[in-house]
Amino acid sequence: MIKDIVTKTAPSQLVDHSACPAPSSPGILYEKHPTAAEGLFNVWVTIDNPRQFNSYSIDMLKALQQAFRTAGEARDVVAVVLTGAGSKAFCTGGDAMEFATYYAGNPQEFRRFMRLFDDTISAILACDKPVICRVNGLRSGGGQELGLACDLSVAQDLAVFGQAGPKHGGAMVGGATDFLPVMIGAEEAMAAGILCDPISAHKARRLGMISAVVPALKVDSRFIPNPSVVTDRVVDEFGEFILGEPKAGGEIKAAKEIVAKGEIDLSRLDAKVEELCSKFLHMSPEALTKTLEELRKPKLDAWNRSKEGNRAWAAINMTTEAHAGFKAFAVGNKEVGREVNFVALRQAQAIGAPWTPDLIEALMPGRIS
Ligand SMILES: CC(C)(COP(=O)(O)OP(=O)(O)OC[C@H]1O[C@@H](n2cnc3c(N)ncnc32)[C@H](O)[C@@H]1OP(=O)(O)O)[C@@H](O)C(=O)NCCC(=O)NCCSC(=O)C1=CCCCC1=O
Repeated sequence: MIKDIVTKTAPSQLVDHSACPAPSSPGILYEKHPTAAEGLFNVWVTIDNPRQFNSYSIDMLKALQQAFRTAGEARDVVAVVLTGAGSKAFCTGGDAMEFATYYAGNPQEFRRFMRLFDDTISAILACDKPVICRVNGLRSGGGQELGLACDLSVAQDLAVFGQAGPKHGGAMVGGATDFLPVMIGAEEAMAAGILCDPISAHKARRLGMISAVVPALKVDSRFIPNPSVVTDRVVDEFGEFILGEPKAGGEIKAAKEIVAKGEIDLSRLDAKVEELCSKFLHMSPEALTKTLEELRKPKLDAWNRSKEGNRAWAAINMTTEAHAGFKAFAVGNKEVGREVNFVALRQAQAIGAPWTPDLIEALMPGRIS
């Protein structure tokens, strides 16, 4: 009956409103998953570079941007799911090797990179459909920023959230400094941004960085919570929050053994994502979009206020601290570490020494200071 009515009233030819080509790049999958309703789909956008923890190349950023524009514009799409391939990492940001070899010392080129990255964040925030981040694993660096731009995040409970930030000579100005204060409050955002400690999925849920966490580890065919963090108590005997804090000592050794003998099963994560998508299916589409637009405002306002200045700063920083930071990641390894000798840098600056190629070389991990 409804079908008869709408086939009579729908335009015989639809106008194509797409402003960019459909996404196509190795490393980005764009898939339409059928919903329970005929002719309607959810789009899954998958960052597919698991060998490098789903870091993204320039072409992948372009395709990501196109994916959100295409899915946002598509009449038959209900919701968009952004995820990473596999179960190790959601995304760890830009290709750190490319940063070290191409962008380090080349600020005008990095400004170009940042335009692409920033426009990808803006494309998520402008998507006319709800965007769910399916956090299948580690979400850090620019990956954390892509995730924070999404409307909702649901994580498997072994996932870790992090920000390389000042530990790698950068500042988290690709969105995290804008989004985190409005999402989790100024104090927690400050702690996350300047301490650079990894945050467990349970802690992220407690802070309000994500809206659901589900188990993923199966031992003897049964789901168990992440054994590496506290999940059975919210506070310790002194009233301090411990839910989601890492275990230590013998407990962590035992936890690692449990993880090693278990298997990862993301079916609960998928079920959670499906549950959210099917809620959207049963809502008024335009009212849902309007609600998204309104509730995105705090993030969007903060983002639009600072993104251009941050882009310029990030470019210039590629001549100094990020230059050294990414080079250190590239030349370092597990033995000597992958970080700059920050103390030597501070000592150099304490006597007013300028940045030179020799100084950068001397700051690399493993060099005798
Ligand atoms: C913490 C790590 C992500 C993971 O550490 P660990 O578990 O010890 O594994 P690794 O042996 O280090 O990594 C496994 C292999 O994956 C490669 N890898 C991981 N992440 C990246 C990446 N982002 N780019 C390139 N390659 C990556 C790693 O080299 C290993 O490969 P191999 O061939 O050696 O086996 C750790 O890897 C880490 O800290 N990675 C660096 C992540 C990083 O610095 N990301 C931030 C980039 S900056 C950024 O994203 C942006 C900031 C501003 C806005 C724009 C933007 O993009």
